[in-house]
Amino acid sequence: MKEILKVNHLEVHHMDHKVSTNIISDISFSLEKNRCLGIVGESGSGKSITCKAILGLLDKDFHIKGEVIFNDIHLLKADKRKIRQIRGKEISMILQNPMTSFDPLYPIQEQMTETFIENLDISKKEALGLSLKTLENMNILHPKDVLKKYPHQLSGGMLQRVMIGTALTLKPSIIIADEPTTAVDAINVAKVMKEFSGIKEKHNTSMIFISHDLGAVAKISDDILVMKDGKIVEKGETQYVLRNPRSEHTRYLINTRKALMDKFHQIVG
Ligand SMILES: Nc1ncnc2c1ncn2[C@@H]1O[C@H](COP(=O)(O)OP(=O)(O)OP(=O)(O)O)[C@@H](O)[C@H]1O
Repeated sequence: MKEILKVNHLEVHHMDHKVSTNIISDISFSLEKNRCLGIVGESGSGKSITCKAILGLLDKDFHIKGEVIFNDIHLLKADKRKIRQIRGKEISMILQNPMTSFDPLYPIQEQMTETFIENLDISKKEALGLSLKTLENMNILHPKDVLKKYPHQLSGGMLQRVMIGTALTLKPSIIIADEPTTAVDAINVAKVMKEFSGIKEKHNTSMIFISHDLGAVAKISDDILVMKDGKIVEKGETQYVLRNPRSEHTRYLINTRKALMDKFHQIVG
């Protein structure tokens, strides 16, 4: 199968007043075309930093070593303009908190049309039509009204679905979703997760899905990477790894999840 993204020996150090702290140690993995790679690990294990390093989103206090290759382009060596182009159109990132991804001062419509005009080189009228179509495709009710709303007038779940829809309309080769249900209320988590499952089935998109929730990663990913303390402790096909965990930490995550579910079933009855 063809690799669309390859990460070789990635290392990240954080520099603070000449004191260097190792955050990511020598990690290597690849994302196959049209597959979903789940990255799971506890808080602080280095999931977000890994993805931000790949996309050149870390500030200059972070020193990055290694290779990141997307479609034969060395991302860590590419110039800023090229990286920005790739980030907009080729690799879309869906962040933990959609509220911080939207500008509170502008209605959704303006933010969506601006994104489409910038990345798809289309007219304002076309961008407006595409914004409406995007919300319709996401089965969002009253899309015309939603477009006129400001971010604070929509729920976290709704904003996250707007963000997923916007990312999909750009038809990126890769979507990176970093804990996309963190700011979503419980009722909407299932809806947002359904959208992510749909991406795999309906779109020609490869995906990296980051979560501390092994259950969510198990549901959605084809391949899995388990992280602990900035290192990969296990990787492989999700179903295989979950049935035959080799690393003690993977076993710990599976058992913790199982204990949580048992407790839940005990309470619910
Ligand atoms: N801006 C920063 N400056 C210094 N260290 C940082 C910074 N951001 C993250 N770190 C450190 O890098 C390590 C990895 O953090 P990271 O955010 O990647 O973890 P994570 O697995 O994504 O956790 P979470 O699920 O909580 O987002 C942590 O030890 C964290 O303290």
